[in-house]
Amino acid sequence: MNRIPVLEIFGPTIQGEGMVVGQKTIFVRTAGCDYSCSWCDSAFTWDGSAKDDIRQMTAGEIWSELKSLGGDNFSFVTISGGNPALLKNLDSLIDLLKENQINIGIETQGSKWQDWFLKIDELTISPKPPSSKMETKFDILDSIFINLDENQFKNNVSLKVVIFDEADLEYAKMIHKRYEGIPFYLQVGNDDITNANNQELIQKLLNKYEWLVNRVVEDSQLNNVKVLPQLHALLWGNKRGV
Ligand SMILES: C[S@@+](CC[C@H](N)C(=O)[O-])C[C@H]1O[C@@H](n2cnc3c(N)ncnc32)[C@H](O)[C@@H]1O
Ligand SMILES: Nc1nc2[nH]cc(C(=O)O)c2c(=O)[nH]1
Ligand code: SF4
Ligand SMILES: [Mg+2]
Repeated sequence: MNRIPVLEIFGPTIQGEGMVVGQKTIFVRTAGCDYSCSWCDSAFTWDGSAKDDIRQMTAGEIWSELKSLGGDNFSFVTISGGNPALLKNLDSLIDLLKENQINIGIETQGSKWQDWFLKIDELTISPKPPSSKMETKFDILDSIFINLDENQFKNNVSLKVVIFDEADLEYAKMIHKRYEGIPFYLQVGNDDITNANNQELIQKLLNKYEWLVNRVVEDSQLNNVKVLPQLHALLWGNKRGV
């Protein structure tokens, strides 16, 4: 049986992050991650706390749920997680979405390659900086960009690094230099992922955004980059499923 572990399907909403920011989309969030980032805002996908909510779904069942949620009001699906790149059989869903003229975005950290990456319209690779406490496997990250290159990947790929502190900025500069020419995004880190007071959280995130913009504008190694907040956090705070 070809089943995909799904934790949530939500939307239509807007893509709040990175190169497709503002795009109307539905999200499919898969369960399971090979990382355990210290500040993960979706830790329920891998820490066991939502294990009873995981549904083993076929591509057809996922498509039915997308249609019942979105009707004719969507043409873009973003697959995030957890790490969707752990799932070789995700290509069943990708093929079905393509048959239905849906554009596809993927969020992954660059710790694993899948051949179906080549079918993705908007591929976001988000290597993890030191504050995450994760170790980047550069042999794998290098091979992902080599594979895309060797297959004349014609769709959009970008790098997105979440920034919490100066050490993360140094890491981001190193990544930007190593993968020169790949569109590069810096994203504000949310270090208050349980705060339910939206006004307080939003003010904090805006202050962090201003700090990050100021650090980037004064740095000659960060000229051709884009700096973004998590737009969904500014709209809806830490709420899940938006
Ligand atoms: C939850 S992850 C799932 C996809 C994949 N595992 C990854 O990390 O790219 C989606 C995006 O949210 C970002 N993210 C997670 N926690 C965050 C936080 N506390 N603040 C800002 N961005 C965060 C990740 O870096 C990633 O770019
Ligand atoms: N609106 C919205 N945009 C997002 N972009 C990336 C998300 C994620 O958790 O992967 C996300 C999310 O959870 N919601
Ligand atoms: S790689 Fe992504 S989903 Fe996995 S722990 Fe890190 S931020 Fe969370
Ligand atoms: Mg998120």
